[in-house]
Amino acid sequence: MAAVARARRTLEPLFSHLASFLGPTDLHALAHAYTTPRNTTFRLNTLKVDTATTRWPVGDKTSPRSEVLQSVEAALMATSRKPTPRVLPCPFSRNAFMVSHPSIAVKHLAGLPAHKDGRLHFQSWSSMLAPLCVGAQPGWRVLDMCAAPGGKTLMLCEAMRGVGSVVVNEIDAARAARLKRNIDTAGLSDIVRVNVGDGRKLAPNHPAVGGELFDAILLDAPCGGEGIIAMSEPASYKHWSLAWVQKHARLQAGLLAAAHALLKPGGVLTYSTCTLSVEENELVVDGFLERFPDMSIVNLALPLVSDQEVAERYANFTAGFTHHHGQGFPQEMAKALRVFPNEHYEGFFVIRMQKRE
Ligand SMILES: C[S@@+](CC[C@H](N)C(=O)[O-])C[C@H]1O[C@@H](n2cnc3c(N)ncnc32)[C@H](O)[C@@H]1O
Repeated sequence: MAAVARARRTLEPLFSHLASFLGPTDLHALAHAYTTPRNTTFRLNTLKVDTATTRWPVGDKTSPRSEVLQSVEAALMATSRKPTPRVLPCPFSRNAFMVSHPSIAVKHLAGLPAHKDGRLHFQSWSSMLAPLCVGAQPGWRVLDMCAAPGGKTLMLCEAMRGVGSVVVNEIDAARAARLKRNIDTAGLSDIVRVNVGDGRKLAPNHPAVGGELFDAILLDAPCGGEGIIAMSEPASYKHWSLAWVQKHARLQAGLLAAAHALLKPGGVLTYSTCTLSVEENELVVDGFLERFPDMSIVNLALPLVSDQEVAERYANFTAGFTHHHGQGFPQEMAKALRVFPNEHYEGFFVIRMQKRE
């Protein structure tokens, strides 16, 4: 409780800002999320592990999927924690999992052979949502516009079954070098081309694009990061201010405009952030749709709620807002997904749009 109160005091300007659309209960839950460690989550690389045949719980002891999960379970057993932490399934992907106890960090499992050889990737569940929502298909030409360190790029390539072409872009040279290493390690350098530069400068005639437009673009935008604040890491919140939010909103608008010019007619553009402010989410999208009337909001490619049992696991998922501060947005904005941060999820926003044929 003291930690929650301290978070509210330290982040008072942020909480006042968010109070324009979050009620007292949500604000309290948010402060709690900022002070609570998140469980370690991971996913299997479907290009390296055949996950098609087995279902949870791990019944078939001989499947490659079971082999990786059993190696995780053995490592958890070796931590001697009581009760022994377990591997839990993810409600929206059968290839994603969570360790049941938050005291188990990535460092406890990073030595696993399956991690070293790229069969298993540690990644937050929220971050997995965006590439799944793109709906990339084998043979597509895809752009990942702000890509480092590349967790989402790898998932796009997996969705494409390694067939097609992917251009990834990143402005920060050091982060781009890490992105390139991750692509090389995953054995995907044949289909992925890395460009280092400002995404706003990408245009159809840019050498990295070569005049060929894209079937799908993922803009996982630089943002204010309100969904990934951790009080234990002051770097995650020390820059926050209203000016910081507005600066990101301008950058996001510029990136979206560049993405529009790079998209084929009929192509899909997925926009995501790990922040909560409407200014960087619905408002940016609303401004984009007004500027480019040939774009419309479409369903996310990931069917998230298939039955009641699953629906109950998504208490922290809501639809995009259709109005804010008296301003109405298109009704289709409700097709966006907002993820509220908690001990399992980072805060996240994702929406998918399509260009008219
Ligand atoms: C949210 S992170 C991307 C995370 C990445 N999609 C992943 O899943 O690993 C946003 C990235 O955008 C980069 N960035 C910031 N401004 C940019 C710009 N103008 N053009 C391209 N990339 C930019 C940042 O350096 C950062 O790596």
